Amino acid sequence: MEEEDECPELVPIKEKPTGPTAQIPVTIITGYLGAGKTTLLNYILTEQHNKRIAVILNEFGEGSALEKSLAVSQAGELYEEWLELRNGCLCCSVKDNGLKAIENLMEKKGKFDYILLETTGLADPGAVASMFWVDAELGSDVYLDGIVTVIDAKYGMQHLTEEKPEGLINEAERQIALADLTIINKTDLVNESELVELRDTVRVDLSQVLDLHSFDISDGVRLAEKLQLVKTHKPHLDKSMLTITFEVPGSLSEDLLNIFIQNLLWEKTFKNKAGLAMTVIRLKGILSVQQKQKKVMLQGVHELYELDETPEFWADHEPRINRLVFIGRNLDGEILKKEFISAMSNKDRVE
Ligand SMILES: Nc1nc2c(ncn2[C@@H]2O[C@H](COP(=O)(O)OP(=O)(O)OP(=O)(O)O)[C@@H](O)[C@H]2O)c(=O)[nH]1
Ligand SMILES: [Zn+2]
Repeated sequence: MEEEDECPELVPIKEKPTGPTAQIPVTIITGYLGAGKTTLLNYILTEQHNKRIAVILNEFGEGSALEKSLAVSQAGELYEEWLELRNGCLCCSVKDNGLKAIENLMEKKGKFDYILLETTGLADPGAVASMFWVDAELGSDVYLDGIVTVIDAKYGMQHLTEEKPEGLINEAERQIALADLTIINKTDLVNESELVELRDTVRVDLSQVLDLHSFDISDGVRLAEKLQLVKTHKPHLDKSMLTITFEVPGSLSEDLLNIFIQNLLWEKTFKNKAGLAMTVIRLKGILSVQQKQKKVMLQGVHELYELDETPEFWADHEPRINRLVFIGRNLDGEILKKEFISAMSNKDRVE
């Protein structure tokens, strides 16, 4: 993770060109960890058969290879191309490489009708947005069409009200404040009154920037005004949030796997070296479960998790392996890996 000291200066945007030389719209899809961004992406991709849509994922931490395989296995071959923008802080990384990478992609693959950019769950979309802005001045092929924020109906409130250490922004709040459109997802997991409460809270949040909409001239100007709000550039990466990834060869029984996950997410029995309980906010994995011919995908958000068989078979001579990503607090990769390996136990291990 990088320190961020050089962030883009804001410059006014030019008018959007129209006609044959029209730029390609980019929609930023943001939202907290596990809110449902990828689910929304997949939905759009399956619904929009007649458009060429490029998808860009901003990866958080080192989990990129895994993220990639997870997303591919969800969406099959729908994705036009993959582009990895490594680094948790888009503000510092994408500014320099992001647009170049998009332009290279277009050179290689021809023009797209649309670009969807999924940010990490901890991204400040203002920083991502300003990247397109700076480049508009330089005459880029792409322009920012809007920011869509996905909100987790079950955990959104918790994310919004979380007290952050002095000086740090609340990512969930920033994501909502900067949204052109908010989508409350996972409404199946809450009751009507919880939904109403969340909806009201989100509205209050949006109203803090509502006056900006009133002097609309173009989207660009509105965005300019919005970005003024985020210009004061506080350190926005919460350093207590850690990403751990590891791989362990072999297969494990479904029962032992469930016990491991429940100890981690429900019982919180795993502690770091300082004796603090590990708290996982987001958990993903591609796993090798005994007696299963297909790869199993693990998805966890706070204490909810699911294990689903993917359509992908383990090939004949493919080594069986488990790949996991954990995002949360007080995490210790060494200890987690050790716990996972011991959960497999010798007799359950297949090399
Ligand atoms: N019950 C329920 N679960 C959902 C819904 N939408 C998504 N999920 C689940 O929520 C989990 C996270 O979904 P993703 O789409 O991967 O979330 P994301 O925001 O892309 O996650 P990150 O990129 O890791 O921050 C998955 O297990 C989904 O199946 C929904 O409407 N209802
Ligand atoms: Zn995602």
